[in-house]
Amino acid sequence: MSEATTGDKRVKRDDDTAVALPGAGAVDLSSPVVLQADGVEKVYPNGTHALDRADVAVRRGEFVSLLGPSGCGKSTLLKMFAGLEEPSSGRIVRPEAAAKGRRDMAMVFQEATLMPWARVTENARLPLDLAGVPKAEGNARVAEALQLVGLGEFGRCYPRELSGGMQMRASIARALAVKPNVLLMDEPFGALDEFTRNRLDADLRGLWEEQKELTVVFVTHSIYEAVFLSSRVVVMAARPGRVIADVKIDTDAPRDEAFRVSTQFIDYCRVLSEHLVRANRGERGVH
Ligand SMILES: Nc1ncnc2c1ncn2[C@@H]1O[C@H](COP(=O)(O)OP(=O)(O)OP(=O)(O)O)[C@@H](O)[C@H]1O
Repeated sequence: MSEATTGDKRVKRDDDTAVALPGAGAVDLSSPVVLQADGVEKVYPNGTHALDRADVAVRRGEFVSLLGPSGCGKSTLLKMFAGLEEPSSGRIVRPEAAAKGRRDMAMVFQEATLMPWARVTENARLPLDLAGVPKAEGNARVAEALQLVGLGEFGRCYPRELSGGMQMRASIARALAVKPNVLLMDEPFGALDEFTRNRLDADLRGLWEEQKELTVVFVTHSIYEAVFLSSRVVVMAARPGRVIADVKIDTDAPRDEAFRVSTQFIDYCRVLSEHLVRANRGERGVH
């Protein structure tokens, strides 16, 4: 058994699936951990201290946002979860992936990154073709994923024929077609106008609610977006990048337009905002 110190809290840890988190009481402890950053530090070769001893655990079926200002290490942490970056010290654990011998993860970036010369269906089928999924099965999966993101009628279009929001939907369909257990999203709607972004947030939340076991880790700068989407928000601060708070968005309220203007929504925004302000003043967050 080891012991971790997080702020003024001490959290006992007795196996790989236990969590050491600021505010660990906010986590639904009944689901297994699918991703865990355990004392993870990242110093890039140029000396930038991107992340300082981060302890973050994500459980199956959670929608967790990584929220914080530019440069606080959100993308770095997400990339380490994806296996695209290695920690300088500490470790990333993916207990389910380790048990199955494969990582059922997909990543969505800020840019839709579609091949301009290929139709939407061909774009969405690419990872399946690369994985050797038989054509008929691949086509069926792509059709289902396009339906899920509301692009059922647009499979034959080229990316240039789609709006920015529709391109992002196509990018999400490409990720969903691989049937990931874990969806990693790096500010996917950051480049979109506010109306489109709100609509895609609502659709993404609906999609996550339908896919009972889907785990989402979502990077954002936006307090509003984090509160609207998430079951839990990991708040981060910069210089060096670090986790300062972990806040469960504990409400049964439907995530709809009424929620966006509810007292509960505004209260959660205030809580997150206070954590960020305190961190900027150099104080520790309250978990
Ligand atoms: N490959 C790299 N080499 C050197 N420094 C890097 C590299 N990638 C990121 N950084 C630096 O690490 C710090 C954290 O970057 P990261 O992109 O993880 O932050 P972020 O919170 O996602 O920021 P943003 O919201 O602006 O994308 C920043 O200071 C950034 O300049």
